Amino acid sequence: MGTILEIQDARYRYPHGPEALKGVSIRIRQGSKVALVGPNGAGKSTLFQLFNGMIRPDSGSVLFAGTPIEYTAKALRELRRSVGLVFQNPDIQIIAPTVYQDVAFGPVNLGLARDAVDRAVRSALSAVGLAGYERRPPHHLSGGEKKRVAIAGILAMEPDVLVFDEPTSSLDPASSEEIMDLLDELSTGGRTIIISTHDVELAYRWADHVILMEQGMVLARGSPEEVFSDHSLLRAARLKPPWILDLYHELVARSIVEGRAPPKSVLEFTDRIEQHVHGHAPRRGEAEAMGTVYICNADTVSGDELRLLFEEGHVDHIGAMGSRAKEFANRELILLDFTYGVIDKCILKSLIGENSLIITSGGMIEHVHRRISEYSAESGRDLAAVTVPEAGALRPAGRIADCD
Ligand SMILES: Nc1ncnc2c1ncn2[C@@H]1O[C@H](COP(=O)(O)OP(=O)(O)OP(=O)(O)O)[C@@H](O)[C@H]1O
Repeated sequence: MGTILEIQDARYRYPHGPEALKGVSIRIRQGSKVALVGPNGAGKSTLFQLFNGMIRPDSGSVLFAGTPIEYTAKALRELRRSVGLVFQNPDIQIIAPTVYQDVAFGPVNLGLARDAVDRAVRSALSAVGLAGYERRPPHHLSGGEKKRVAIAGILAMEPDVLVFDEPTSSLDPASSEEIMDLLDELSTGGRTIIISTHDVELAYRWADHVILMEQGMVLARGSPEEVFSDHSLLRAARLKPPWILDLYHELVARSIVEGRAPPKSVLEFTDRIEQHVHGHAPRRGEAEAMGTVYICNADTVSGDELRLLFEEGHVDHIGAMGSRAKEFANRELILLDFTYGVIDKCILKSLIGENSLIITSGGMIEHVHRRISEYSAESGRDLAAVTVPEAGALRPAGRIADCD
């Protein structure tokens, strides 16, 4: 994939303020998930404002799709169709008297017809879990709800690049996970997603590229494993390593796990420990008593079909990925066990012989199958992923083999 956004040696000083960017150069690949981390005042929000031309560097350049940004009103309007920026503080972004009008602001300004505006607003509100809030005044909403309104306002314009300044700040843990799931969904759909965050755990497991900033400069960039393994850099940036890496380095130091590439997730970590305990990776056919991951399409399955599945005792855990799936579960009063990191959590359950159901939709169905077959190939285990409802797809309940 090519470079979608590029900053070349940008410097920026606020009027009567500090030099917030001191020669920053970065490249963002199209379709990537990038986390910008760094302490307070590092320059993250300032850098974000360069991305959609809200501020202009004193020197250096900003390129979108290989072309330097022009700072005319027309060119900036075009740019902001492609690069949507969600501010850290939603109060800056929310301007209209009702949620509907606020989210409609962008599409109306793009000149969309009334029907198209309506579709864009409803789909964006449903994506952030705010369907039904259309008539509410945004200023009477909670901080987290306002944040979702601000995100919906950007989603409604369907930009290629979405830039989120601290997307999970002021959200409770469940809402944070839902927003991260939404970002994953957008990324699976091909968008480029850039976030800033102080949450190293989130950045480590979510991002495929991390940029570490401090005092208006880029200190490091690379994979999350590379950037977060450098303790002295993290100390310089007043950040702590993610707990999973901390634990991994301790276990390597005591020769409890092998010091190969650090694990990204609980699933990878437990596999590594298991390999160490057994002295080898599990061989195909050895892994008895594995559970099945059932996958269903929220757009075509009915609540009754799923209830039958539950009544027959096929499913021990239920997860939903993506906004349409969560809406479906909500509508059908299906209680969800997993709403984020769903695939890994279901694989972990399979490994202890329990069955899970993943409710999802669209391109995510293919994504789930791919991830599970990749895991099967990498781990040497025959993990079953079955789309339901499908004739003969369900195996009898209580089928787990006896173990010696
Ligand atoms: N509007 C402004 N006027 C003057 N100085 C500003 C302004 N906005 C930010 N700054 C200064 O620019 C520097 C970089 O700030 P910025 O908000 O980009 O950092 P940040 O990494 O986003 O921080 P945080 O994590 O706290 O949000 C800081 O020294 C800050 O005080």
